[in-house]
Amino acid sequence: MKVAIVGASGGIGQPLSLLMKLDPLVTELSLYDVRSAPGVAQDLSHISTNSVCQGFEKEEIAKALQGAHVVIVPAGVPRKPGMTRDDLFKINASIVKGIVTSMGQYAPQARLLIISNPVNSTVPIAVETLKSMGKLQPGNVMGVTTLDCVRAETFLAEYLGRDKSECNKDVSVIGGHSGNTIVPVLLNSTLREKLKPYYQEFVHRVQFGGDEVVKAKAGAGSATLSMAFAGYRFANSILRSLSGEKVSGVPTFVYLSGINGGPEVKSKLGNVEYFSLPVFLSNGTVSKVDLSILSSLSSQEKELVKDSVRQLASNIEKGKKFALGAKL
Ligand SMILES: NC(=O)c1ccc[n+]([C@@H]2O[C@H](COP(=O)([O-])OP(=O)(O)OC[C@H]3O[C@@H](n4cnc5c(N)ncnc54)[C@H](O)[C@@H]3O)[C@@H](O)[C@H]2O)c1
Ligand SMILES: O=C(O)C[C@H](O)C(=O)O
Repeated sequence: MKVAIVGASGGIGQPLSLLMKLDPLVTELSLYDVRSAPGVAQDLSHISTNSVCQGFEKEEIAKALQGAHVVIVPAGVPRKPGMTRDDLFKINASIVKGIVTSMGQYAPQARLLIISNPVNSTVPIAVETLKSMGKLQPGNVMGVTTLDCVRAETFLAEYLGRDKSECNKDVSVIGGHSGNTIVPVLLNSTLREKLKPYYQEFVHRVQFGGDEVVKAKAGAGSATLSMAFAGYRFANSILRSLSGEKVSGVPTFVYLSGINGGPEVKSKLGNVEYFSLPVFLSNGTVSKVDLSILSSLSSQEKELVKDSVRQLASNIEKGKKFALGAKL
């Protein structure tokens, strides 16, 4: 399978490209960036895994994207201390719109995995851009929220002294990808009791884990290595699904109304158009959103969901308006 990474020379792009080069499901790895991608690709091409790796830059995006099954987008600027993800909108909205327009032209069939922030707005930008080109397949557009899951698993394991590799069965994360829009959900009621003394702290760390990294990097960017791990984990789910495996339970930020919106979503989440929920994948595409997680929320989690839905509405609207031509 051909995987293209757009923004491949960056802090996330390089380690993510390395992990994709190691994945036996990838036969062709295509790296694009406005700068330096041919060098990164040359370096990776000496690794003795069977995939072919090529790099493209500047005006070569068509060659990079053509025939891609999966396009992963970590292009754009990262935060500095004191900034919110929404502060990145001014620069990243145009970058994402440009890349998605190229994708609509050269790889409209590809699964699009968006890492660029603010995810709560960049995914609506991608959906509206493809819609306006007549190229939208709603299940193909996915915002990557896996880092929130990875953090929730890590922090939960640390609070409870459990095995980190087992914690993906204990916790999931739904909602959006910024501050209070991020909602960790415990999947096992006995864990709720055990976590009680640390619950507020746990929720805060999951919601603001990105800020911990931005602060520690002190102006040198945001999470890159943990994001590359998370991006790889999510992309690998898509590749496994594309190769015929049944994959489900993987959360991603999607265009609900385009997939299985309708009365059940409305009764549980109101009118919110986008939300991260565990999904069912079929042939690498979101075939259905799994709403069952919303039926067993604790009262605290229900409150967190209400807050998330409230805040997401303006992030989504901002992305939609921009895609439809509003000035920045
Ligand atoms: N979804 C998440 O969980 C998550 C996690 C971490 C970071 N991020 C976001 O990912 C983005 C990238 O972060 P980073 O640390 O890798 O930044 P970075 O600055 O290190 O890398 C970004 C790369 O994008 C490239 N780029 C810029 N415009 C481009 C374009 N039009 N086409 C192709 N490439 C382009 C740059 O040249 C650079 O190499 C940021 O917006 C950041 O906020 C998201
Ligand atoms: O915090 C950021 O700006 C980057 C990313 O969204 C994260 O969660 O680490």
